[in-house]
Amino acid sequence: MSVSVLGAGAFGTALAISLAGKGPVTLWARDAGDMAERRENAKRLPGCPFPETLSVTDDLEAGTEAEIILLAVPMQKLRSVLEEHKDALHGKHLVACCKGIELSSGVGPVSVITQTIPDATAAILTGPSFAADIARGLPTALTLACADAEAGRYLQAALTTANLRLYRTTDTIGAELGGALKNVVAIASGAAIGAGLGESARAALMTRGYAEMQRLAAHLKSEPTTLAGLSGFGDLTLTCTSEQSRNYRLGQSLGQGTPFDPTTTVEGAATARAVDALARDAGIDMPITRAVAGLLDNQLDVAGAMKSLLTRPLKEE
Ligand SMILES: NC(=O)C1=CN([C@@H]2O[C@H](COP(=O)(O)OP(=O)(O)OC[C@H]3O[C@@H](n4cnc5c(N)ncnc54)[C@H](O)[C@@H]3O)[C@@H](O)[C@H]2O)C=CC1
Ligand SMILES: O=C(CO)COP(=O)(O)O
Repeated sequence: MSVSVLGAGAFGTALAISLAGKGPVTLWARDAGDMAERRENAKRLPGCPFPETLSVTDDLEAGTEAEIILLAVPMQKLRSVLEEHKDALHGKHLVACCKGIELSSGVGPVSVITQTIPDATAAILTGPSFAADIARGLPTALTLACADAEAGRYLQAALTTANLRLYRTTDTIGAELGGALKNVVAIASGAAIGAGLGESARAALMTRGYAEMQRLAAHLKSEPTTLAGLSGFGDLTLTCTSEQSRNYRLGQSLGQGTPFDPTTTVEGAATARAVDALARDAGIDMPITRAVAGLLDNQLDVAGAMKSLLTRPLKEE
């Protein structure tokens, strides 16, 4: 079994470092030169040296020779990357490592893979993990979701490392939704803390955010247990409570009214807009997602967003 990682951001680099502990791994990057020379991704993951078994390349042929290819590019770039490199990716095991819902289509990464490369085996690796933790070999547990149960077992064994323990499921929709939606709730949580609304408000947002996640997951017929696992509840907990999260930090800066670097990868921003549109179309009540989309589009400030949530008709839990 051979593995390569396509996309050398923080997460792709961290996964490549972790997997290189088991055997040779190729990391494909558009700008491999500096990393190959320094043996470190100084821009995205500084302080994490590459093991000898990790090779970095910008040669697409070398980067796509492997049987298993991890796709670690941002969600909104996934379709164009797959379209561009379609010929090299046919028939492979393609594992999405991104979190989000595509703005243009309203679907998640596994569907984007199956739509663009139908003869590939599509899977997703998702759950609570910061790239730096994985790269440093700290203990981490993630969900590997693949609709093909046999392929899922194969990928689970291939991608588990000494410190990275994978659980598997065939519920790709549930796994995609957990990873995508928790980022939206993390923006809301960061905004509440940033605006000084307190930790009780954050707990309320996390819990009611989770209720929204469950409603959409039920509508899309995913298994309720998936959302209760690492890819849903697990990642929601991590992302809503840590300043290591970029989604949480974007929320904080919205709450504080301070600037935020627009070049940062913050998956929850596009996902909030995509899911708000999806929920409106499907008639699903997702008020926190709507409030986050309103905040991001400057239609609401944090006080207005909170008011929109608190003044809704009282209901059963
Ligand atoms: N950083 C983290 O701790 C974690 C990130 N993720 C997910 O991983 C995904 C990627 O995030 P990060 O690696 O953190 O982002 P990042 O901002 O560190 O890196 C994104 C990378 O994608 C590359 N890229 C963008 N467009 C490309 C294209 N057309 N062709 C080739 N490469 C392209 C960029 O050059 C950059 O290296 C996101 O969906 C994120 O939610 C998941 C778990 C943890
Ligand atoms: O997905 C993550 C943790 O599981 C990383 O979170 P951010 O993308 O918000 O940094």
